[in-house]
Amino acid sequence: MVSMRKNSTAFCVYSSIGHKTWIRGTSWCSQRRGESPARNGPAASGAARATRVALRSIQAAAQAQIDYGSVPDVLKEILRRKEEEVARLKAEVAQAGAQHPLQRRLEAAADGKLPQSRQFSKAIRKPKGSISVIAEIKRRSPSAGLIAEIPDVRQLSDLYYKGGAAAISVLTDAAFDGTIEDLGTVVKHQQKFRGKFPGPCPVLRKDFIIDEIQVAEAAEHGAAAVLLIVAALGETGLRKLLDAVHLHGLEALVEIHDEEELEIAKAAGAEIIGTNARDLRTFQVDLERCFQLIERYPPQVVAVAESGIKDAMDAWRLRDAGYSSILVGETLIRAAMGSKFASNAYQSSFNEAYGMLKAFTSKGSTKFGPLSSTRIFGKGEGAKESLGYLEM
Ligand SMILES: O=P(O)(O)OC[C@@H](O)[C@@H](O)c1c[nH]c2ccccc12
Repeated sequence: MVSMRKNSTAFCVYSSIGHKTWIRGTSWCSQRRGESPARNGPAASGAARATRVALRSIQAAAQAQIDYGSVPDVLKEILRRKEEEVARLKAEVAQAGAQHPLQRRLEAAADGKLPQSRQFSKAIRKPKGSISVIAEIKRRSPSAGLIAEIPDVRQLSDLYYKGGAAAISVLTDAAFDGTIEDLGTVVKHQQKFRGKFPGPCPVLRKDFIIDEIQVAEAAEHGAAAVLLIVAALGETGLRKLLDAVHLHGLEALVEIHDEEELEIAKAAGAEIIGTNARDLRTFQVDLERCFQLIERYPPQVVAVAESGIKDAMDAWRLRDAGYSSILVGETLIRAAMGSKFASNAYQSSFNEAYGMLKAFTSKGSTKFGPLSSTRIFGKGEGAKESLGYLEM
């Protein structure tokens, strides 16, 4: 909770955990005041709380219609916490030595013993004129707060598979209420589609990767790919981690947000590049960025558009602009989990997300505008009949 009070010269924003932020015109500063009561779970560290506070400040700024240009850098807060997490994981592995599965994996990777998988890029690459969906499992969004609890990630991953998602992205970071166990659960559950067509969805670890140990952890839990964020890594960091990703037999979705970052990704030899429409420093979304940056993509790269995709019209416009794939989180989660009128926990609400996935990948034309929007797909009784699913 954030409460706001106004005095004669400035707004004062109080977060429920003792942070105070003064907003004067468009400039503001944040101040931490002691520690808040501990919470259980992975999000309980002081740094995780600091991230939440920075994020709440952004939400407060949105309510107060404040210039986002001056908000604190959320990405930096998250990366500070990541460094702590990585240090903890490394200490744990060092202590256990050769017994630890990650230690064994690190050694096998160093010896060049791990086979290279192309599952992820194979699944999401599409010829011109069609588009694939990487459907995301995300409980919380920094800009929107809680999206949905998602008590059972297996059920949601079934829906994504049945709706025709090419791959699944699992947020494993604490600020998004995700865990590495969520990823392992989804990977295992998807194995039930082995031998079917299509086979199990390859799974992307969506996190803030800054060290090889996190890549090893992703591989250990069965991920096919990891996200590497250029804004977090810079050129040297990106090159180093791309090498690590390949040594561990995985692929990388390299995320960029502007031309400079795209140049870095290209020069480092990234094979899958995602333009994130959301600025990770401020969490503002501008889908137009995706349309501008695709012009500068090299032709052989798998092009992914990430964030802020709301309906089939967005998907089709991105497809027509040349994207191979779209990464969609919030829109699908709300459609899947959001219905108050669901007769049971999943039934009717799941139809809407299922219909959306079908609509995103259908050959709809942008010319027919809102008439062809997702809203007429996947809603109500008729949806099931008109969008019957053929199992082969
Ligand atoms: O929920 P959305 O707006 O559809 O966005 C999904 C995905 O692009 C977003 O979760 C994301 C893209 N890059 C990230 C990096 C870290 C955390 C999250 C992300």
